[in-house]
Amino acid sequence: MTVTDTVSPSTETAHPALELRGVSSAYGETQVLRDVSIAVPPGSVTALIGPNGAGKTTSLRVASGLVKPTSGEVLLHGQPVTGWSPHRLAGRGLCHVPEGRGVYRNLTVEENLTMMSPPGSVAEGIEKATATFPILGDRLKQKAGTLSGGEQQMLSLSAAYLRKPTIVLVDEPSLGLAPIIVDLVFDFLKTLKAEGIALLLVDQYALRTLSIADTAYVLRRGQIAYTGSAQELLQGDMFEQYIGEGVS
Ligand SMILES: Nc1ncnc2c1ncn2[C@@H]1O[C@H](COP(=O)(O)OP(=O)(O)OP(=O)(O)O)[C@@H](O)[C@H]1O
Repeated sequence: MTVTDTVSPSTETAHPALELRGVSSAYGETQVLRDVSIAVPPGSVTALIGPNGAGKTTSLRVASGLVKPTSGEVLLHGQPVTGWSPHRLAGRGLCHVPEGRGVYRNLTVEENLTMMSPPGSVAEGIEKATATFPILGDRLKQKAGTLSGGEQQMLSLSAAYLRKPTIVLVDEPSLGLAPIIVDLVFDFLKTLKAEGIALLLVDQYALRTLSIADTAYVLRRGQIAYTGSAQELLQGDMFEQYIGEGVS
């Protein structure tokens, strides 16, 4: 089969927006993922939960082309894209919002938003981002590195809107943020879902993440321990078994 950069609308809906199929991955000699399979249905939220070091970030990095799997496949809307560069995947509608604020610190807010906007729709992009996060409108001429953590996260998340993706990978968007900003971040994620964008979400707040998710995966030591409904995982026994007590 010839792999092209275009897919028909029927292909877009018939397959998962994103799929990791039997993916294994390593950093040098250290095996991190073992036979991981994750499917993100179009227009829905998929939660990836698990303890520190389980391999959640690595799974997202494999999906966005930053880490090459040692075996297994990555598919975007049913198309094999294993080994594609992050840039090429971005051009096909995949947006990765990495942990730790994916912004250019030495560029202004306006310049960051300009880079996130497709050519020809910069003004529209800036308007959309500032309508969603009004504080960014007051900071347009400020270097991104001088923003507060919450403001940087808002700027970083704006990419998920402006690049017009079909699938967004979001890694720990609430890390280090004040509760009121965490509320804003989750509201924004719900807006993305309402607009029909598929999300693969990793966040420290397991309960909150599951509450906006349709499907959930639990990763433990690089292997999938649970695949199923997010709502089922919220039930007492299941939650204790897979996630643990005292988790927020
Ligand atoms: N660049 C790297 N080089 C070597 N080992 C790495 C690298 N990045 C991550 N690891 C290791 O791979 C394992 C999985 O890390 P990963 O960041 O994917 O897990 P995680 O579930 O996202 O954890 P956390 O919640 O702590 O970010 C960990 O043992 C980590 O130390």
